[in-house]
Amino acid sequence: MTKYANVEVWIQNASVPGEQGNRDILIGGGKVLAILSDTEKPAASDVNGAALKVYDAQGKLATPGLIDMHVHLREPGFEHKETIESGARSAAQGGFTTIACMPNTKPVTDNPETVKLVLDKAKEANLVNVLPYAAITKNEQGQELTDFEALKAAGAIGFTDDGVGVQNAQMMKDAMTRAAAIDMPVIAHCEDDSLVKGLYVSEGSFSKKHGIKGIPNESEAIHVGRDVLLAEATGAHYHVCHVSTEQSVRLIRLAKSVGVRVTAEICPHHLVLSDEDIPGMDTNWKMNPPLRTPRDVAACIEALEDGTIDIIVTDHAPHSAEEKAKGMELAPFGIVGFETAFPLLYTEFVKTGRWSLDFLVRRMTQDPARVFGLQSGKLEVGAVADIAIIDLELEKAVDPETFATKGRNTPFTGRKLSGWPVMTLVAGRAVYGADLAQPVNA
Ligand SMILES: NC(=O)N[C@@H](CC(=O)O)C(=O)O
Ligand SMILES: [Zn+2]
Ligand SMILES: [Zn+2]
Repeated sequence: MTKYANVEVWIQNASVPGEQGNRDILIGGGKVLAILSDTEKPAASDVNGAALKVYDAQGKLATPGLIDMHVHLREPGFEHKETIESGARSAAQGGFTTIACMPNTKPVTDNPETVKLVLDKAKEANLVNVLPYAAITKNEQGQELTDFEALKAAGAIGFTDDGVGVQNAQMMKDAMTRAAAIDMPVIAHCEDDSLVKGLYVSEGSFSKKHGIKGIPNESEAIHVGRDVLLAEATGAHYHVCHVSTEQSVRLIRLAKSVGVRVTAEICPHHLVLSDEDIPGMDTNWKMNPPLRTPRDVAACIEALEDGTIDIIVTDHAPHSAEEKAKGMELAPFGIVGFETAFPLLYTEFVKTGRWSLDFLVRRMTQDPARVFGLQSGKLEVGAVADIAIIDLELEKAVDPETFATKGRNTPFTGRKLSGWPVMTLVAGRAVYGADLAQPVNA
């Protein structure tokens, strides 16, 4: 029997997506040292380590740590909504090990100092990997490009004005040209301001029923159409934020078919909910983009399945209870997402038999890593031990009071879901569910 030395964590009897039987996972020095099948299972005396901890997963799922490339951590400036520490804790509780945070903070992350501040706070929190985006334009005002080179040097991983669309086509073209020159992606919140002024739900049965004007689908798709043409012209890697309409899907599919460097993301809520589910004037159902029609939802699901949409992101967007209490018209857009994302999609798409578990996991790990050129997203020998352990059998109702995020703004309260993360490891260290791993008294 092989001897394993310097092991720090021994996860026993975990199932892994796409494989039969259980595996033991040995972790040391922050990396995966071995993944052993039932027939290769080591004896206790074969595994050594000064601080060895053991966790018997009893058949629970071990996946590569989930990756979320679109989140709002609110720091600096809006610490009452979330801090980098509370957001990172919430991410860990949701099974995420790497998250990419949006620059719509105060100040906006449009300068190297703020990029550095985000990285420093993330290091201090010492929970999950935090990758900062920087703004495309100064203060996200769409008027003047930021210093892309300096922002990249400071550690930004891409450029986006998320929260608002870049309204001017020449500005977007200049941004893509400059981003392409330094091999950085442009990530776009697609929204034409002239079509959405003051509106807060989509054009559909809800808006009709309540006699209000709704946000039309083309407000999103017009930007997608414009931007795929600009990506073709500039050669930039263009990534579409939170796709929500049939029309956007059609344009992305066409652009991909002719070789444009475009990738796209979708949020769990746009896969699971439509405007017909909105119970009434409840601001926990107000988010941007708004919930669209069932026809859009169906088109988006198909697009994720056929690869037109590459990845799943949460767009975790915490707001305070006071802000969300301002009523449908005045409350800010956004819902929290870290802690419900996996259970929601597992329950709605895997348990129902529509997707394989492997497919869901890929769209939340390997695919985001591929799209953004990250090293993580794989569970294999030699890889960094970013791992989520998920209890697929555990069923419970969503209770915002159990959330680690400061946000309570979710439309999923009370919904019965299965597939809850129970332990999350970042570079082999448990950042959630640490108490489950027991020290071995040699
Ligand atoms: N998605 C939202 O509804 N809100 C986001 C902004 C955004 O992602 O566009 C926020 O910052 O609150
Ligand atoms: Zn956005
Ligand atoms: Zn966002």
